[in-house]
Amino acid sequence: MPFDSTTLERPGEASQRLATLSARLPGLIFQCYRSAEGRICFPYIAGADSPVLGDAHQRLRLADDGRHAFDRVHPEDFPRLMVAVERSAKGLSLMATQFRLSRPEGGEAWFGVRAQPEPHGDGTLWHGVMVDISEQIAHQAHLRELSDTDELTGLPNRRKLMSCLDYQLSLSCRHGTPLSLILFDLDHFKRVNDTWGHLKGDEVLCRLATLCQEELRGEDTLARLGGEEFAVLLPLTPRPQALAVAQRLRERIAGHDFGLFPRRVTISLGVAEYRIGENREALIDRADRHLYIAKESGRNRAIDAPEN
Ligand SMILES: Nc1nc2c(ncn2[C@@H]2O[C@H](COP(=O)(O)OP(=O)(O)OP(=O)(O)O)[C@@H](O)[C@H]2O)c(=O)[nH]1
Repeated sequence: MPFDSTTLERPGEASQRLATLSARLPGLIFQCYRSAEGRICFPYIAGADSPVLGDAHQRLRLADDGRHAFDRVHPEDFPRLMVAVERSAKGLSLMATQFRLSRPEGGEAWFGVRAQPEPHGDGTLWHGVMVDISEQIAHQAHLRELSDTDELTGLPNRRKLMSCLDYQLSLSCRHGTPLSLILFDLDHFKRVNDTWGHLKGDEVLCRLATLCQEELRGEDTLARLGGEEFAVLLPLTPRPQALAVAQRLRERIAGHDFGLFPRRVTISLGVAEYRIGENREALIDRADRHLYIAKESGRNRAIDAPEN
């Protein structure tokens, strides 16, 4: 039967309809008041998300004193929420933010809130909506993970390495702590593909990734830059230690049987330590030059300076 839109206009029904709607809303609608002295209360809250709302008693309490509502906000998100509230009150601009909230029955969920402020008495009154956005947040995290990961090996890709590098460079600059980068490349990998086929080549790349990972610490980042090129970012590691790690990686690969008898798989490595103040490209360029020297001087070696 088609929906009869005239029922929307029947007098007397509007408030009943609104009550039904707000009670079944898959989220919350609310009014939040903050006085000039910072006292917060929720004069009106409605919606179907009862675990977040709490029981009738808790709602009444929020109508009087809204501070309890903030007790369950995740500590990492609390400052961001407070900044959004402050900014919205100051500029009378739409508040739009997201935060995690622990549920009374356990577990936590992400919520998105949008609320329009208006001056009210000596304070601010917001009219807002709040919905559970946990699914969207999980989906976004999954997409981010995909865009940061090399499909073949499952390692972080070039994009991810660059963002780790930027972060570690800023830490190194601020605290004066050492940071090293190793770039490495398989030797004569084209011959592996040409002799055993591309699939076997792929298998070698994956095995190599696992072997290298086993030699590194949890805080090191091993990434595939593309093709047969890899990188390792080593926080808190000066050049001599980074060179020792590079030698260990080299030995591990050269000593492993990849099933390509009589050919052995080897890698050449270039090592560079970050010099405070230089940019990312200068560090990569130095490691790359050392890798080039390692290739030119016979392969299956690690080089950390132009002269050796
Ligand atoms: N199997 C496989 N091969 C790849 C992949 N990416 C790049 N390659 C191959 O890696 C080889 C790289 O060849 P080159 O750049 O000539 O280097 P190389 O043969 O390793 O020689 P050197 O680096 O000079 O020691 C090419 O044959 C590429 O096709 C991949 O994802 N899988």
